[in-house]
Amino acid sequence: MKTIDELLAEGVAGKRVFVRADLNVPLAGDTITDDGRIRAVQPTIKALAEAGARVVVASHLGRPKGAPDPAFSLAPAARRLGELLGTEVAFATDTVGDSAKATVAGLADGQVAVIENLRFNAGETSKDDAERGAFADRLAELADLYVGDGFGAVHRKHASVFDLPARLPHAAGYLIATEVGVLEKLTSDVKRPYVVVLGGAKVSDKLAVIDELLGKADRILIGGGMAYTFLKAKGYEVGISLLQEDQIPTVTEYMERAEKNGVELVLPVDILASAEFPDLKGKTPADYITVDADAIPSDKEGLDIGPKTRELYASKIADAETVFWNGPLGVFEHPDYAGGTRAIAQALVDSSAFTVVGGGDSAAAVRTLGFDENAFGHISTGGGASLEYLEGKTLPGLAALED
Ligand SMILES: Nc1ncnc2c1ncn2[C@@H]1O[C@H](COP(=O)(O)OP(=O)(O)O)[C@@H](O)[C@H]1O
Ligand SMILES: O=C(OP(=O)(O)O)[C@H](O)COP(=O)(O)O
Repeated sequence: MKTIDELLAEGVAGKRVFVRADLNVPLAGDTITDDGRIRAVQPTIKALAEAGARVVVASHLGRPKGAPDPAFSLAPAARRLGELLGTEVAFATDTVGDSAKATVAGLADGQVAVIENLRFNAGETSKDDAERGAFADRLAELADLYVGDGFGAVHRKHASVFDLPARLPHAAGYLIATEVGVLEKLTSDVKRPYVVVLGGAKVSDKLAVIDELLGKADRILIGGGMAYTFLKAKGYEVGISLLQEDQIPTVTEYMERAEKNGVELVLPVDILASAEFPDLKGKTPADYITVDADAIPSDKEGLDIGPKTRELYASKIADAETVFWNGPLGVFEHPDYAGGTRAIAQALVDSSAFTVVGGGDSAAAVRTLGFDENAFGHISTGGGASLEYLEGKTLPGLAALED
């Protein structure tokens, strides 16, 4: 894989360089609640601009449905990028249309532009190679060189991640190099006990990862939205909690295999449950009850792990040598459901293990709950990406950067 330093040494002055970043930041309206992903790609953008490149930054944000949707505009991220760089950052209101072409054509050497959300175009995420390729062709018209630095999206076989680098001379940015360097350590010489904590809301993506982790981890602690498919598989009532019904046979097999392989697969023993999803804007106090995991009322949903589970999970982390954590344990965006996530973050900080936290929301949670980033071994910008890397999978966005 060519590094950005090699690309810089070859000379980028006057060249249009497409930087595929992951600026998928959490937003409340148009306010960015955590800018970690924008800060993480700074070194690459800065180095290219300082070397006289015309930098075209592209990213997805959220999961719009292949058409423009103002709720998912990258405009706030572009503004924040400008503040961080301390320079003006141009913004194109489309991705490959007239605005993008004019904005890129208007860049002087050393200037930076952000183009609108890649996922406003159906070709970006299409499963059809030709449709993705056609969109990649249009993206390729905007640039001379490609730098992949959106680590959080390297597990996606999307046009800007996978097809575009095949069309342009390419290199890996500083963020990807750092992320891969740290995660490599977790695949080659992992120190045991190796504990993996899994939570979050992208349940179907993450359940698949457990298959591989059952052969690698010593303990897997389950929380967040993914816990309820396991609890349901044990025959418990889960009310209106997040549930991946079609995955019940799979997780049943996971539980059996864990038992056979001597892997501790640990499930919540108590839950904070409510009849309604909390008010994340006004943050009005939530109305919830604490129940044992086998006693969730049928009209309620689980929104955080309870106090007994927090203690149990902390004890399972205390003697670990390595901990990988992806996915908040509850709806941490509301203070009444942040306790489980806070307890796990604290357990990582208190342990002497090498700790890696991965995922856009997990990293945001750690910072917004007031933890010092330096108290963790590594905070990865990618959740799904880091999990799939640890699984040993070939990630499309990394494979595409190979020479
Ligand atoms: N029990 C739950 N029910 C619904 N959503 C949950 C639950 N627990 C956590 N979440 C949500 O999961 C989201 C983060 O999930 P995900 O995107 O998978 O994590 P990451 O970005 O760290 O990989 C958060 O917005 C959080 O509110
Ligand atoms: O937020 C992201 O992943 P993550 O939640 O697994 O960290 C990335 O930006 C990828 O987004 P996607 O899961 O909508 O493809």
